[in-house]
Amino acid sequence: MPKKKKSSKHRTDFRKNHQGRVRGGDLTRDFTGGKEMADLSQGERVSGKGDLTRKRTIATESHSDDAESTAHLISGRVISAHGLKCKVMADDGAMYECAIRQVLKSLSIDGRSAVVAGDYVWFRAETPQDGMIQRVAPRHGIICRTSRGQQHVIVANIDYLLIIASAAQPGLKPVLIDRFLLTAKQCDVEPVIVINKIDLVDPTSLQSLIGAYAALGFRVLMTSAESGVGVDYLRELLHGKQTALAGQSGVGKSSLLNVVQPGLGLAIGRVSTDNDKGRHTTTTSQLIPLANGGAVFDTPGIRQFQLWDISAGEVAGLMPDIRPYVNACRYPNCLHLSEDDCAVKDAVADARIDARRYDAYCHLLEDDLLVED
Ligand SMILES: Nc1nc2c(ncn2[C@@H]2O[C@H](COP(=O)(O)OP(=O)(O)OP(=O)(O)O)[C@@H](O)[C@H]2O)c(=O)[nH]1
Ligand SMILES: [Zn+2]
Repeated sequence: MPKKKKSSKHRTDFRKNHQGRVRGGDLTRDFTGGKEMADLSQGERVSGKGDLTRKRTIATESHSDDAESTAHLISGRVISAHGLKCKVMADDGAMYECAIRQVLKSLSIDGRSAVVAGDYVWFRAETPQDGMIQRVAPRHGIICRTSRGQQHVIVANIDYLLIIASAAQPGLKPVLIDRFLLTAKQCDVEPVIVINKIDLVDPTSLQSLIGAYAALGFRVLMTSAESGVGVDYLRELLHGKQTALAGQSGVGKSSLLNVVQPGLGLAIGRVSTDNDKGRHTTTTSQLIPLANGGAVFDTPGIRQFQLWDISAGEVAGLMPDIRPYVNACRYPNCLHLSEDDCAVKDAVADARIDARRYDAYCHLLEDDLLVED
């Protein structure tokens, strides 16, 4: 039996970590007037052209100062941020190269996270193509990783992490799905698993794997960009949501988006027949506004997510089926691999934990986390 008290401590720890992360990236003050940005925003959901469904500052008489300070600014969304330069898509779809106002820069940790992809910003246009970012709106749904001890927000304001895998060419690799699931859990963003290229296999061969994920409460879709299976459902799911795409090269991310939104015309790569790998056809970040509302973020930083901010000791706690057992192990720092009196291994032995999931757990640890540098 899990000991409830300890597991709630784990939850607290997780929340603490998560909040630290949010705080670290949340530079959301109004640097024009010194007030919290959130106070200045008269929240209104707008669905404009290029529908990025977002909050926007509305000028009102009672907020005349605010109206004055934002009236001359353009609102938009950051598509990519490289150093201190950002590519921003204004609400009308126009693209700008923007620099970041000095006071925003000085608040970031060595200039890295003042403005990130996905941020809603207000900027001053200096030429028809260039601007200066003045404000950043409060963030939610942050996907981040840590590299050499530094936290790095990859994209902000995300509702779903869409984890795309392919049934064949390249073959299905559950360990990659598991890795993204942990990331989603840790970042507190809802994952959706998509298994594409279903036309290349007998779908019944995937039933037990899909059943195992579905039993854990994950949403799993089978799709084919080729035959159109599952595409209507996917389109409906993405409607009105902010989605980040994840998945290795060649699984069909661009192909799927092209059928979700006909006319998009994203470049499609070929999967090399030698090694069954894609070729990273998409190499720059893109924000794809969806015709019926919502948007998809396709950024190489997430697609090729290799480094992640998860230590070996945290993995079991992030896997919902393994988590209930971890506190019953004899050693508090048990990794559930070769230790004695391990409640996780006991649960695997009598099938309370699915053996394939335990296998996935071992792979995650051994392939990624316990590798010596
Ligand atoms: N049979 C089949 N082939 C597909 C399907 N979806 C994509 N493909 C093919 O898979 C190859 C790679 O597709 P892409 O859409 O470029 O894959 P991607 O995931 O965007 O790749 P990167 O941009 O490299 O990350 C192309 O040859 C597509 O035609 C599908 O559902 N079924
Ligand atoms: Zn154990």
